[in-house]
Amino acid sequence: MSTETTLIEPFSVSIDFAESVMVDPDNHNIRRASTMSGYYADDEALEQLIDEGDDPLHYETYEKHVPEQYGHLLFCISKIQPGVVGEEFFMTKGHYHTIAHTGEVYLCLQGEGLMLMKTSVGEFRYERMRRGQLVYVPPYWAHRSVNTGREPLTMFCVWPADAGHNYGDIATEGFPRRVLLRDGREVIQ
Ligand SMILES: O=P(O)(O)OC[C@H]1O[C@H](O)[C@H](O)[C@@H](O)[C@@H]1O
Ligand SMILES: [Fe+2]
Repeated sequence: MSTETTLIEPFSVSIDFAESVMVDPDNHNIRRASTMSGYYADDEALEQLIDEGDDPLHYETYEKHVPEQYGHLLFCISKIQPGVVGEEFFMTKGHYHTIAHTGEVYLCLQGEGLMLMKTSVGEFRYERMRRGQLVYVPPYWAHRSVNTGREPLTMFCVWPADAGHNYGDIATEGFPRRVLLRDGREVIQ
């Protein structure tokens, strides 16, 4: 592991709380429904959403560039659209960090949802997110956010800049539990 940490100039960023967006990001990453192939239980429902909805926006992130090195911090605004695929609420793919012993902080700015967390040996936990709630994701826990509300779920996230993303077993095994809308109610199954 390199421990070189580049000296850069301080800077500041505006966040528009009304719109829950970063005003002048370096990266605006968009994930459309088609990038979620294989992540939901109901593949057919996802295909239908892609075809009928013209591959709609699923979630997006706004980031500033900082060196991806030990000592620096990456941060972003992450915004997940409301909706369901079949009966499963819209969610992120979820990831471990490549450097597994790194954590992350998520502060919910808007909407409501759940942060699902699991370890590589199958432990599972979740925390609720609503405006003003901060979730601490400790090192070693994979994390996936789920929008269980009717408006976008928006979060501000901070994590070590050298941590990296590891989708590992999530692409094949998913998380131990899924979050569903059944008879108008949230079910964690
Ligand atoms: O990469 P995913 O698991 O799909 O999650 C999407 C994004 O969610 C959050 O905003 C994290 O801070 C990002 O690091 C991550 O890329
Ligand atoms: Fe992360």
